[in-house]
Amino acid sequence: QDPAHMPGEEAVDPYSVADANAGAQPFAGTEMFDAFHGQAGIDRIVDRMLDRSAADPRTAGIFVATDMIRLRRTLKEQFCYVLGGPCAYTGRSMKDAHDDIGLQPADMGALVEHLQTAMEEEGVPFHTQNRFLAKLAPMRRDIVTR
Ligand code: HEM
Repeated sequence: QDPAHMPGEEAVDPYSVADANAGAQPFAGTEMFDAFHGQAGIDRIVDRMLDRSAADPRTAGIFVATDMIRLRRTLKEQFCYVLGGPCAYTGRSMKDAHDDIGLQPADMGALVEHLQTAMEEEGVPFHTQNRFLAKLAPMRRDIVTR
């Protein structure tokens, strides 16, 4: 099932919806979610991270054929869920989402750079940025396949 999709999203192959697909246990409490300025702050961070990644010559080609409407929605859900916000994650697992793309370590480095810039622009404190990056780090083994 593919619930909650937005107008303009392409269909994807069926999969089981579960928060566990987000790939990390959420932070307890709302301290992290609040430090990211709630859903509005997360939305700005995800949009800026993706805009920069799609414009970056190092990674632009990867996003050309991507359904960016779905990617923005599912990333916003994932970040909200992991940061302890009131969200469910309805996207695919990190393995299912990335295993056909053949991502390399440098691709991951470029995306994390843009995430750091976006968090900095949002005014997320440095130690809070790093707590979040540390939470995402173990997903690397399911994302970087080359
Ligand atoms: C910690 C790092 C990352 C996280 C948390 C993450 C998260 C996600 C999420 C939530 C989805 C959507 C799943 C769905 O559609 O159901 C996704 C898909 C995708 N990601 Fe990532 N991602 C990461 C790293 C990367 C990197 C480094 C790249 C490339 C530079 C990338 C490129 C893509 C692409 C192209 C898709 C769409 C795949 C498709 O539609 O078939 N991701 N990612």
